Amino acid sequence: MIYTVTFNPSIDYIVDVDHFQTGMVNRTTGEHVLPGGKGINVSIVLKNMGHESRALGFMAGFTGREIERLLAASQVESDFIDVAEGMSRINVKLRSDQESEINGQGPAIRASDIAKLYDKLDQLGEGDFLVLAGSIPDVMPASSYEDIMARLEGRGVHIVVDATRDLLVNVLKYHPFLIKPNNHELGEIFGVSLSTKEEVIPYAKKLQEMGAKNVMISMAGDGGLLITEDGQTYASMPPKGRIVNSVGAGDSMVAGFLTGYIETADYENAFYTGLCTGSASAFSEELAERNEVETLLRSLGR
Ligand SMILES: Nc1ncnc2c1ncn2[C@@H]1O[C@H](COP(=O)(O)OP(=O)(O)OP(=O)(O)O)[C@@H](O)[C@H]1O
Ligand SMILES: O=P(O)(O)OC[C@@]1(O)O[C@H](CO)[C@@H](O)[C@@H]1O
Repeated sequence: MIYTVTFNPSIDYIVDVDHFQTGMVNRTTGEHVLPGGKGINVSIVLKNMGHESRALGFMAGFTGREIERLLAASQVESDFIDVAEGMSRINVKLRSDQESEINGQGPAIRASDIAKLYDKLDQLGEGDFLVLAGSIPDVMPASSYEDIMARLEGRGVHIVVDATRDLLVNVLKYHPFLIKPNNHELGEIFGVSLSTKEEVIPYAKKLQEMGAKNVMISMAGDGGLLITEDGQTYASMPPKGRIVNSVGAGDSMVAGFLTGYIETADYENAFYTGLCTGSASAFSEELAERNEVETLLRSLGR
């Protein structure tokens, strides 16, 4: 079974504003409400690709209930812990001349809520996949990803981590199955700026030397690359298309990778499926659908 953890799920409120101006009343020309949070996006795309998963994490209030409702409507299984105070956040994604995002803080999470999540994670075992994705809210220990990985060590769970800076570096000693920073996040870790694949590869290899089994780096419109545990490097530009909504492209890439890996146990296939799933999401209003991914794979001769 595949499990995803989203500590801080969201309602993503995506608004289009023509020529947004600060300090003025702006009116939207389009609005979309979607369930969000990185692990949740992975679960939705897995479903679209034909794979069941269970979305875990914390929710609260009317927004939390709406997230659960939206997931159920998409037939995505969820098992969130309902925390007593506050409300799940609403993240505003503003599409105008530039794309801007305002991500909320989320509800208070108590130690007893975290203990309930650990009880659920204790059920995982050999052959399960666990995706830990997104920021850790301030109300939780910054070591939460590390703590989960330490607890599950030696149980044969394939753990995928999509996180930034110290959160990512600190889990490497537990040998995650896959990590997926983008090239900017990779550069931040080492205090350098990385734009080309030639620049990225040596730093991606450093993360592997530090413990990650497989390292996939996303590079938005420049595609991405994968360094595998068996010493292969795959790199590609993305398929061609028109950008519509890039929110969740990275999460989709993770879901696409897992789909390819689970279906074929072949890293090259997993990489290209991940790449095209990221692009399929970026090229559509909502997250990628399988037929869109397959069309893009064919356009790359795959
Ligand atoms: N402009 C684009 N054109 C084509 N494909 C894209 C574009 N932007 C994203 N993608 C696809 O999606 C993948 C992931 O994108 P990106 O590198 O932006 O991830 P990310 O930074 O984790 O994104 P996010 O945090 O928004 O989910 C890319 O590797 C690429 O395959
Ligand atoms: O605040 P975080 O947890 O870092 O990111 C949350 C978020 O921006 O990530 C997803 C896209 O990847 C969105 O659905 C969601 O709003």
